[in-house]
Amino acid sequence: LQRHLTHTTAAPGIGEGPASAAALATAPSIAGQAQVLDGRGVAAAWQEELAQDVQDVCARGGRPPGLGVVLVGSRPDSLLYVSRKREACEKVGVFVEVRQLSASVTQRQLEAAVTALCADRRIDGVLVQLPLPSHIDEEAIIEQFEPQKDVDGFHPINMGRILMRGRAARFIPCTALGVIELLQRSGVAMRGKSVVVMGDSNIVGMPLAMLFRDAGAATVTVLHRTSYRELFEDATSSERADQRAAAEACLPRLPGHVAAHAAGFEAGSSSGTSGGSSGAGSSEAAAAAAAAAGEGEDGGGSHRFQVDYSSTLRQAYAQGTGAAPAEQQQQQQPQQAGAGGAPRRHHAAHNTHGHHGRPQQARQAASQSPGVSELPGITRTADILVVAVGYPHLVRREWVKPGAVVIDVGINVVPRHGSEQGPQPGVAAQQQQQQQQAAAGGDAALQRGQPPARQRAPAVSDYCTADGSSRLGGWSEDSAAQQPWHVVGDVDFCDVAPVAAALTPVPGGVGPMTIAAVLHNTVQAARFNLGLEK
Ligand SMILES: Nc1nc2c(c(=O)[nH]1)N[C@@H](CN(C=O)c1ccc(C(=O)N[C@@H](CCC(=O)O)C(=O)O)cc1)CN2
Repeated sequence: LQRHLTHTTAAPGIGEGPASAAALATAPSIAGQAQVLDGRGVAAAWQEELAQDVQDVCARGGRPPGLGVVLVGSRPDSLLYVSRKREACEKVGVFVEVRQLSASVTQRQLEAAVTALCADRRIDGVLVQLPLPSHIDEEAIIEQFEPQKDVDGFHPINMGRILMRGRAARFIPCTALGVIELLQRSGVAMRGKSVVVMGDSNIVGMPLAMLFRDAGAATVTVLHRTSYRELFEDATSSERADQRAAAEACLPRLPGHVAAHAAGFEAGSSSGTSGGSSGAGSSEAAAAAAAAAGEGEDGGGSHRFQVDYSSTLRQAYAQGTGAAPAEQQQQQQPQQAGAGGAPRRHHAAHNTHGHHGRPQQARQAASQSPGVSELPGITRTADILVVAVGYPHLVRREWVKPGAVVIDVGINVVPRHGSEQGPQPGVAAQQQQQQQQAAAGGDAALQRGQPPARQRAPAVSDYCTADGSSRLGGWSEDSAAQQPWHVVGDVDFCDVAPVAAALTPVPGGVGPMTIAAVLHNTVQAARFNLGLEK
């Protein structure tokens, strides 16, 4: 792990005495409120260092590091992430080649594309953007990679090295590496801590568990997906049909160029077989809509455009109006006082995820389910809690030990308060594109209402009002706040902030770190390939 961590100074840990001096100098804090772990800012600093590393590789190896990306289909989320990877590469001077293939690509065609990129002498690392359509055998694709080019670190050889204490992993999966790097750079001590990781995925939960072990955590608890499966289980098939219909109804409102534009693809510009752009109503756009409903060619797995949270919880959200009875909250969380020492009232009227009121009923519904009701008892043992479940605003303050550090890996697209419209993943992607442009300083109008970008680290008050509601159009949302949909994490940031020592926002937390980690792994791959290992 040390080999991969680029920031290993032993700063005083957050949650154990004085917080990191650097962090305190840059992050204005409200008494009793958490430090915001600013993934965007930290990733930007990391990328600057990586740009230096790229220069070094160029100077010593005679060519820049190269990344090959295979993108299958036109899922708006995948288009967006590939676009971010491409832009990050271009920014730091990494050569990047993106091959976009049709959603109907065969296994053999996809394998051929991976093989071709692996054989390209300009390319040191290759990745296939996930998820893949359900007709593709994802495992076979991953296993077909040359391990030394597997910059995602998903190949069993690379995964196995992470598992085995003392073996140096060649590549660490990017989200997991991004999380650890964010903690390190923010001065969060891991040694001796109790860590709970919600989510057992190959790409996040399991590698992270091993990385926390390597970082000296005293205990690492991984919550298996079956412990929260019920959250995703009770949508009836007719509800799924409704979701699908709602998603399909969005198609005419999805400008055909949006998804392609989001990734910077022009029709015919990519070297893949589909030519990149897909029009509204095309099979790929339909697939994206089906995916939004949790069905179709991308399979029924949970992902960010899937609006399939359980009917119980959705009903509760929809009806929810009440604050939790104070005595019940006190019983549930006797020591979890709000900022002023009094039990904090749950905000009833306003929240960012588009449901009226907030979810006392939702919590009750979840609590009635055996399994989920037991989770807060486990998550409250964590000094560091990582949530990678894919369920919007699941984790609230009663799940969090006071003074804990909370890392939110979830990315969920949910309706805004009052929005009647169905899911519009293209709009979400477009919104992110606008945010990127604004962050890059490209459009002054888009920056209106934002605090001066990057002049100071974000604080909780940038995201939440004094009464604990989310700020629409706040730090992370900028001018796209008018969109009927927005991105939230698995953690209810404003509810948790008063009890946590530090936490990540969504967007702007782990996501940007994932992108920086791709660059890190690509530079590493170039060093290996060119014999420049440090
Ligand atoms: N081959 C891979 N596929 C996928 C990976 C991966 O590591 N390798 N991870 C995710 C997607 N992903 C990178 O690929 C990724 C996800 C999210 C973000 C991000 O910056 N998110 C934003 C907010 C969300 C948004 O803008 O829509 C943020 O958190 O600020 C970057 C990369 C699955 N597939």
